[in-house]
Amino acid sequence: MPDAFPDFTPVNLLTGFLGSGKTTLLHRLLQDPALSDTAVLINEFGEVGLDHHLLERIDDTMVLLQSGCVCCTIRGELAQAMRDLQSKRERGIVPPFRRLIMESTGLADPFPVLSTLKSDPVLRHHFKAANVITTLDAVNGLAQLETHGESVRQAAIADAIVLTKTDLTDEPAVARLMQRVRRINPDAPFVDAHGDHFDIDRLLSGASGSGEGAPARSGFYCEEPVSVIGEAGSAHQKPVHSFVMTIDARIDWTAFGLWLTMLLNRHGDKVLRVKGILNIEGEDNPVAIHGVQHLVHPPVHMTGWPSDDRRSRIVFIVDGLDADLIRRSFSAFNRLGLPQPAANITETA
Ligand SMILES: Nc1nc2c(ncn2[C@@H]2O[C@H](COP(=O)(O)OP(=O)(O)OP(=O)(O)O)[C@@H](O)[C@H]2O)c(=O)[nH]1
Repeated sequence: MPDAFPDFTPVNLLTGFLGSGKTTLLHRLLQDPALSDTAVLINEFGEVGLDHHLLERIDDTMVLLQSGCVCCTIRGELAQAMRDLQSKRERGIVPPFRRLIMESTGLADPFPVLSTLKSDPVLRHHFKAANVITTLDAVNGLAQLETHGESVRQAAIADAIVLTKTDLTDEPAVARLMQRVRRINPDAPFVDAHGDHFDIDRLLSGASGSGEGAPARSGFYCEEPVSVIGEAGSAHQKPVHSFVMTIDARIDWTAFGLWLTMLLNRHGDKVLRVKGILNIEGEDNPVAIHGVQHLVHPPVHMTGWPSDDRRSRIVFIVDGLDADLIRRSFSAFNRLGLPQPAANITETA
């Protein structure tokens, strides 16, 4: 017989900087039969949310919050989404769930999210903060910690730090990253996403950090980022914004791949994140693309279109880079004899 449902549903916050592997980790966690009754709440920065499509699991216990970041602009919306989920669960409209995993945007400050959970008069009777899991990109993580205060706070609050992309770099680089993190978070265990001892239960339940059954450290002691506010990177003030490029006609993969690689080679320091689903010439199903700064990840063939919308949609999150530059560079490919269809660009807040 399955265990009884807990009185307080544990909420794991899954955080980590842009492109550090949150959705990839979430996907992996959701494959585990032990997490089959897990509700998921995803918050994305920018108008067009893609993560729920990229996860390829859509059901009533998966909620997508868009436009803004969970830590500030949509805090009310977050509380409302959780109350809705709770109310639907009580009325039997969504399947009972034993755990909630909340994936925040890569730009979220995790502290206010946790305090929302504790202070909301309804939520605090039904949910409790469990481990905060932070993904840290072994390729880009060190630079992100130096330049982005959000990244520092995400590492500081972690109960467990999952080192991602260790397969793309060497041991000394990973060791340097871990050493840097120890200055802001002295005791959160590191978990190598590619290591042999990847224990999902330990990751989520806090058995590794605070002891079995003990409340997660982050939920109780770190409501305000006081201790990390003076860290390098917190003074970072450049305008980070996102825009969406939409392309109606089908895309030539070779030309597109070349364009994206060249773009990230040239401007990767300012392109914090690019991700999209593409309608490629000669392919029935969409292809997902991911770039993080100078790094272009291999494209992924999805198993189907998430909706009737067959347009290619590419979300850019940039730091001080003009959307017009992307538009010009894209159309310049036409002039080079590498035909690309016309692209519309919608800027978001
Ligand atoms: N080689 C390698 N690639 C990884 C690893 N983890 C994630 N990736 C790739 O990195 C890219 C970004 O991963 P996501 O899981 O979408 O990252 P994210 O943190 O959810 O991104 P945002 O939500 O946009 O902030 C994808 O192409 C992943 O396949 C890893 O451990 N190794």
